[in-house]
Amino acid sequence: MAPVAVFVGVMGAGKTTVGAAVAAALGVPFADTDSIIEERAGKPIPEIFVDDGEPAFRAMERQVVAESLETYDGVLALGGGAILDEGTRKLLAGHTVVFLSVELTDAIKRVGLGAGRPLLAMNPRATLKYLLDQRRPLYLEVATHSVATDGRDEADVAAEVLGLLR
Ligand SMILES: Nc1ncnc2c1ncn2[C@@H]1O[C@H](COP(=O)(O)OP(=O)(O)OP(=O)(O)O)[C@@H](O)[C@H]1O
Ligand SMILES: O=C(O)C1=C[C@@H](O)[C@@H](O)[C@H](O)C1
Ligand SMILES: [Mg+2]
Repeated sequence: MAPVAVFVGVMGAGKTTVGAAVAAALGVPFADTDSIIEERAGKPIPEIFVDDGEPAFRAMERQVVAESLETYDGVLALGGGAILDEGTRKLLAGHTVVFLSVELTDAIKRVGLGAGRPLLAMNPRATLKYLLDQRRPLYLEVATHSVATDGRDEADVAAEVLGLLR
């Protein structure tokens, strides 16, 4: 068993909205590793970052990704920073991984002031620029498909992904 598709990309790329739309069109379930981690930890992600720290969060994330890749056959969205962890990147080998890319202008519009996104708590614009530059090569490393989302609506992006998966 393996996910039909795994979505990666920075915060605001559309992993949750496009992933859910693709799952609905395919008639399969959708899951988001961020939500699984929150359920398991019994608290929201910003609280995990504050209480336990980012390294503990990344380890939990790696564990949830490993289990989901083995047991889940719907569409799976990963957290925006999951690909920072080398172990998580290795787990993705052999899976269908869709990188939704977005550049700074559109990413900022979508995440606004970064509510609920602990890494954007201070100076969202500069932080997001840093994250995009740091992560672009890592998303490309794990991706089997890349879809640019700038200036496009969610339905349009979902339609392109469905075409790639066919
Ligand atoms: N192609 C798009 N065009 C315009 N708005 C979009 C597009 N994709 C997503 N959005 C909007 O941007 C916001 C963020 O999208 P979404 O939550 O799906 O991103 P994400 O990649 O899951 O982010 P995170 O990593 O923070 O969970 C939502 O309000 C969503 O409606
Ligand atoms: O980009 C990131 O590093 C993160 C993105 C979110 O999906 C969450 O996984 C968390 O807020 C960290
Ligand atoms: Mg999301």
